[in-house]
Amino acid sequence: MKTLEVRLPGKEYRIEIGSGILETAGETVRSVARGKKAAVITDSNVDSIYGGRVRKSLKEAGFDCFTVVVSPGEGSKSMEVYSEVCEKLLDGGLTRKDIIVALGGGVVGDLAGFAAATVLRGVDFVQIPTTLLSQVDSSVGGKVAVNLNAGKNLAGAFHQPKAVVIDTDCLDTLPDRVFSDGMAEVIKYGAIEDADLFRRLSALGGRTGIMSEIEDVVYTCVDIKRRIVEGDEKDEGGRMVLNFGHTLGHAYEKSGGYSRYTHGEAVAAGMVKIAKIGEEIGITRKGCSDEIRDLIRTYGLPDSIEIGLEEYSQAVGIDKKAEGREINLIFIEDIGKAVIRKMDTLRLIGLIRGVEA
Ligand SMILES: NC(=O)c1ccc[n+]([C@@H]2O[C@H](COP(=O)([O-])OP(=O)(O)OC[C@H]3O[C@@H](n4cnc5c(N)ncnc54)[C@H](O)[C@@H]3O)[C@@H](O)[C@H]2O)c1
Ligand SMILES: O=C(O)C(=O)C[C@@H](O)[C@H](O)[C@H](O)COP(=O)(O)O
Ligand SMILES: [Zn+2]
Repeated sequence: MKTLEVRLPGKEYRIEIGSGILETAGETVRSVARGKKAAVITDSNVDSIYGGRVRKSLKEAGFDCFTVVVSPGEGSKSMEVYSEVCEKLLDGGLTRKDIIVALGGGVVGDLAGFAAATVLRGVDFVQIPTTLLSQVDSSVGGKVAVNLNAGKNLAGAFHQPKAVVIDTDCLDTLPDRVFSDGMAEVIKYGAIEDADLFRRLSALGGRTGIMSEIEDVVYTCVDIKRRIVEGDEKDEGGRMVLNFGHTLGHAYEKSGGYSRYTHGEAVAAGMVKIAKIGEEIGITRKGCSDEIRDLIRTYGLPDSIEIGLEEYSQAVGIDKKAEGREINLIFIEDIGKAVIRKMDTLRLIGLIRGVEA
């Protein structure tokens, strides 16, 4: 097992990465819990495969536990489901000293984390991520949220978990499409921060290759995120680089009603487009967008998604990185080197039109 420590003053936590560590998750939760009760929040797919194992481990560690199950999919990241989850947590007798366990992918982690941040004005939670995307990205860093009609992740909080338990064996049961989603964020880390990782992903060539080095790939990504989050927990500066491809990606997700394209697919197409724009205006080395596109294709992700300029405009307007008429955009200068640049939103829309022409 590999471990990492997120050092945020007063909110430090440990991340465990290993094979088969779901079996001892209860002990890890016990080591950070203050109360006797644990509420597991999960979705029905994950519950049927891993729920029993996690509950057994929690019970062996002395917890009195109950489970709140939501429907799988992005639709559960909504105010309606959030409200139902909070009611069920209270029906189950959750008190402020108890702990929530988020067992599932990024949807469950974001939803359960937002419930943890707000129910009873905040209770502790532990992340047990079961998708590649949630293992390399969403379980770490404390961004928790649900979507609003206006856009993606627009009601949320920063609420750090007390621990993260990453059992890479969970990846064996992922459908290919869900595995690919996670690869979009893995490729993002290479593109923004780690050219060696980017080249390694290219050499590994697909799911089988990645799985042969999975502990190390997950560790590398989580370590990058840990470092960035430690430098800027609340997304006021350096953390924004983790949003590479996301401004346009969130527009694609919204335009598809949060069901046509997954987060990973939308981010993949968003990274290619913003890299092309970067090349157009001389920020990004020519050729980077082709390199990202090739890697994205290798991992079965779409390299472009077509939507209207009006849809881009709406999404850009409500982006959390916007400041008045300007938006902070994440570009890369080269593979492995991200930069943040302010741009007038109208100019961005003009550039999107330009690269599409
Ligand atoms: N908070 C953050 O920092 C952050 C970072 C990146 C993405 N996200 C969010 O994460 C969400 C996407 O997460 P995701 O890609 O994990 O999708 P997801 O949570 O919807 O999971 C995808 C599917 O895989 C199933 N599943 C989960 N684990 C499984 C397993 N081990 N075996 C078989 N099936 C399994 C789920 O039931 C679901 O049907 C988006 O809402 C995105 O906005 C958040
Ligand atoms: O942790 C971060 O910071 C990220 O930006 C990670 C992203 O991969 C993730 O999709 C995040 O939820 C996006 O956040 P948002 O602030 O753009 O909603
Ligand atoms: Zn993301």
